[in-house]
Amino acid sequence: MGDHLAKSGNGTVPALRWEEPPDGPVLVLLDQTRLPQEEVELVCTDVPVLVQAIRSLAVRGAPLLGLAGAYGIALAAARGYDVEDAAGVLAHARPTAVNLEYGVGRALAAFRAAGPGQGAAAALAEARRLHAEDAAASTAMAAHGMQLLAELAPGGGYRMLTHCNTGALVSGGEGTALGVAMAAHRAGELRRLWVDETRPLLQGARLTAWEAARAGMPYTLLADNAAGSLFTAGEVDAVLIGADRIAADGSTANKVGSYPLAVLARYHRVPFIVVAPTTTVDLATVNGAAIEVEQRPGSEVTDLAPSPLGTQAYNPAFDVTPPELITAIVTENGVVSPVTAESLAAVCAQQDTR
Ligand SMILES: CSC[C@@H](O)[C@@H](O)C(=O)COP(=O)(O)O
Repeated sequence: MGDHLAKSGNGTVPALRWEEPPDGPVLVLLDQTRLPQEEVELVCTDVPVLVQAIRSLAVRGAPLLGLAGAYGIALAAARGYDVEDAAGVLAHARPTAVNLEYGVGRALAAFRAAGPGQGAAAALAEARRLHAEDAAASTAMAAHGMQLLAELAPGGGYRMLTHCNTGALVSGGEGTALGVAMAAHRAGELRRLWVDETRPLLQGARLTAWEAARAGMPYTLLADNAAGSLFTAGEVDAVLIGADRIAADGSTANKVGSYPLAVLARYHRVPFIVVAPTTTVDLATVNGAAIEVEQRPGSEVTDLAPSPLGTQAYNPAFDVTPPELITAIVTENGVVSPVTAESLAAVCAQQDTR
């Protein structure tokens, strides 16, 4: 992938953008594997480079994977690939985030529906539409999330605990859970953002801390296993996380380590809030047991320390939190609480209720 790297200029690069230089269209990604040390762009000139970027987590996080999938179809079409083949590979580059197959599906449907010679333009237009919708969803989720926090933790000055990375790096807008924290920060209502480091790939320590620092948020990093003592000390008003796939019953797959936080939150009577667009809800998956959890190479765990040669590691990328541990799911259409199959289906069927 080294051939495709290009240094960014001023640090204001978006997580993903489409460009059309004279030698053909490209999808430009901010390489998240290199943050926070370096802001380096990864220029995807073809589908295999994009697939590898998805697998290596250079581009990651559910909503952004949706955009990558949609633009990937546009890239495949513009570069003369077999679009149906490309769709199959892209949609399954990672299995858990439903947004990836959703984004691929949206652009593919537009490609198929277009007239002769119009497929590439139609796929690109659909990717851009999804991009704009995702930005709008971020704004709406932040507003709904702020309203919910005001109800659940009256008095403001929130101390929020978050896991993984759910900000502008994973979205066309300001993100999901971190988008709500950003809104609270702008309103002067964020007393403290507790950031789980999120082992083993450290999306919290590397990426959320990077975003929080750039935004001037009051944040503190903690080792994932320090969360218990934080709850015991009464330092958490709410836990806010994103989601990779929400099953029809509300079971929520998110970065591994989310479920233990939900258990802790319930024990300590702290709201546990999932913030996710309805594009992350998969009504075709009946419950949590039916969600495929990506298993990542053990080396991601053993190489951290590193462990003795030959050590085996258990490395699921996600875990699943059952609906009964989730206080609320915040979507762009409104808040689901209590979390039931009926209320989730209803919010997916409606428009923004603000
Ligand atoms: C809005 S992002 C929600 C999730 O996608 C996020 O919390 C997460 O688990 C991402 O996992 P990753 O493996 O880094 O792609």
